[in-house]
Amino acid sequence: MTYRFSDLVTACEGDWRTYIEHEFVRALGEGALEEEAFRHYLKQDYLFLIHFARAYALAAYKSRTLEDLRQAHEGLKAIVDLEMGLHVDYCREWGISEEDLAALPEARATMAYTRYVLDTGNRGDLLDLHVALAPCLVGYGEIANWLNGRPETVRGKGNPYDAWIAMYESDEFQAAMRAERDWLDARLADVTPARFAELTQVFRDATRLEIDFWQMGLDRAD
Ligand SMILES: Cc1ncc(CO)c(N)n1
Repeated sequence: MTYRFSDLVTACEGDWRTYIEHEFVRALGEGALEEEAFRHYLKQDYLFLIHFARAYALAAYKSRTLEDLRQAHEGLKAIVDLEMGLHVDYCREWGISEEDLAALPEARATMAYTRYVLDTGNRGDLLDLHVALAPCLVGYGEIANWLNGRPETVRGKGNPYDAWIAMYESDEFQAAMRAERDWLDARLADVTPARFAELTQVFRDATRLEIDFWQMGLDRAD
């Protein structure tokens, strides 16, 4: 038996679909999401991205080979150069200044998810860490594609969140997503069933924390 990334998704199908097709995502795609919910999400995502960049740096630190180091670097670049740059501009358009961002209190859902990933990476090995990171990079790429395949999704000027979808459907982000999936496919191919069960638990927990992150936005929870 050899495993692939898609086996993790199949093993967690219910949680994965709840994450990808969350009410927050649907409303965003339809342009119907409440602006305050989006603003809350956007601010917390800034804090999230800072910790996720640290997690990719941890992946770099834990790498034994140049190939693994390159993959960690790809993830770090996708966050720091691509997402973060756009994020700060995007926040400004939504009336959130860099001073606001610097002074933000961290919501519990943000703390829970980011610290879970960092702890999983510290406790485990490089594969544990990449599996904990996968719902983020792979999930958001899939969300953009799912939204684009949905007739209810509104694109262009009719949707105030169009730029958000554009970010995650972009060639750069989609390429980073595919590289992460390929890396995981290669590493999962020779794990034992017992190890796969451990990794499934990590993937499921990270996916559940992504669900909570959307819900935190909808509820404006702190
Ligand atoms: C919560 C969350 N998950 C995934 C991504 C994609 O990097 C993001 N920006 N925020």
